[in-house]
Amino acid sequence: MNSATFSSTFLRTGCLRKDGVNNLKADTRNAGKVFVKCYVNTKTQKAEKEVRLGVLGASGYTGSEIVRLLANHPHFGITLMTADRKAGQSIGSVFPHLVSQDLPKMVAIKDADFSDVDAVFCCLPHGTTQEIIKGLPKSLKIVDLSADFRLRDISEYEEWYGQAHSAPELQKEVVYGLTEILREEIKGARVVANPGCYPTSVQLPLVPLIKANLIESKNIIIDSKSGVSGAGRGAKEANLYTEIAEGIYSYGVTRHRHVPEIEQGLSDAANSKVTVSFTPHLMPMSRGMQSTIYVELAAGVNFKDLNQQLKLSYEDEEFVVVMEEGAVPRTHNTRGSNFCFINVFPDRIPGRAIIISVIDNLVKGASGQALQNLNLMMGFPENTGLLYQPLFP
Ligand SMILES: NC(=O)C1=CN([C@@H]2O[C@H](COP(=O)(O)OP(=O)(O)OC[C@H]3O[C@@H](n4cnc5c(N)ncnc54)[C@H](OP(=O)(O)O)[C@@H]3O)[C@@H](O)[C@H]2O)C=CC1
Ligand SMILES: CC(=O)N[C@@H](CCC(=O)OP(=O)(O)O)C(=O)O
Repeated sequence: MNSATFSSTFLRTGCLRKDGVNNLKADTRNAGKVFVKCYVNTKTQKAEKEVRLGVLGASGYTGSEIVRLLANHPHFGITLMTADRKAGQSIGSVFPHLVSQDLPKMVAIKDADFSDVDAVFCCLPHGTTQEIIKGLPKSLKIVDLSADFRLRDISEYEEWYGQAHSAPELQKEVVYGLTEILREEIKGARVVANPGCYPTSVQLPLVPLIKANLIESKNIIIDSKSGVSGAGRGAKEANLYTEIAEGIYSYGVTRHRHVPEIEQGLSDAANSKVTVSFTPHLMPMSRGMQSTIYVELAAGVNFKDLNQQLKLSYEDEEFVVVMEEGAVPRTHNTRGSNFCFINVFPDRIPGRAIIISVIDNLVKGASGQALQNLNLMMGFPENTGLLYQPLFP
């Protein structure tokens, strides 16, 4: 067997320091932890690895992004993949860029055998997901990328998603997966609801500022922009090249279903009800997301206090980069990576500030954060398999 032996303690290679310089220093959060040795077959990511994974919805954008990221994961191997219309096909026939991976064929969920699976990434449309997850064996750890379990209040789910929730009991045991904010809770969770892409880009900058009482929790205005992959791979008229190219458009104006998710996270941070104005826009790019957030400073606070607080909150975080004064975050900074870049600017209007936050919607906004969470749930360093540098140009 073409195998190599690794000790995961030594797998941390080339993380991005806050000043943008590569470094090889050990992950201090995991210092002293002893990891078992594992065997990695360089030709396949199947059974030789310690944790056997199912990817439900592998024929979609977030599912295939998980498969791409897992190619470099030393502990996780895929033993099950599902598809709906594309059931019966190989990953390489659906996604030729993944053809070099030796993986099982995708099967329909009704034919899926979970006996060879320890954990599942659920990359299915919301609505469908709750029906499927509630029937899965209780022994499985689950990271759900859909919106089905993100809202704690079932009536809010019904209001915004237009259907009754069919697994309210399971919802009670779910932990919301905003990794940097809820790390300790995620470590002990069996089921994690991975955040939406817009809510990730908004909560990462705002939660520490609200917790530190540096901004008014009223009067928050969020203008967000997304690449088209955010809408999934399914064919839709609105996402045709002719509809998207050479223009931008706002959608979900006044009523996008990420509003309650954003407000839930910000209200938790404030310990009181926070409401926001939020408008998303679709941009003619395949991936990437920017949120430009307009806030009112609390009395006596300067925009530099915001920058300092964010630097303090994220100084030990690998994937959140608070930029130096004046540097403007761009979606190009994060493409293909798990990073979130943030910066704060003084508004021309006294007492106000502008915050810019960028992520790759498919990585930190979906599959990368999902992998970060499963790493924690399985007891591995959370950056395992995620040390991809952003792709530029
Ligand atoms: N795209 C993004 O940036 C983000 C997406 N999400 C969420 O992640 C989830 C997946 O999104 P994404 O990958 O973009 O979506 P896609 O539309 O690209 O993929 C959906 C996947 O689910 C399968 N599927 C569809 N309907 C059914 C069904 N009834 N039963 C079983 N399988 C089904 C599809 O199979 P097939 O193709 O074979 O029909 C496909 O594999 C969604 O809930 C989405 O909201 C969250 C954050 C960001
Ligand atoms: C561009 C685009 O259409 N984006 C999606 C959000 C993607 C995401 O995070 O969605 P979930 O909450 O469904 O998981 C939307 O606005 O519905």
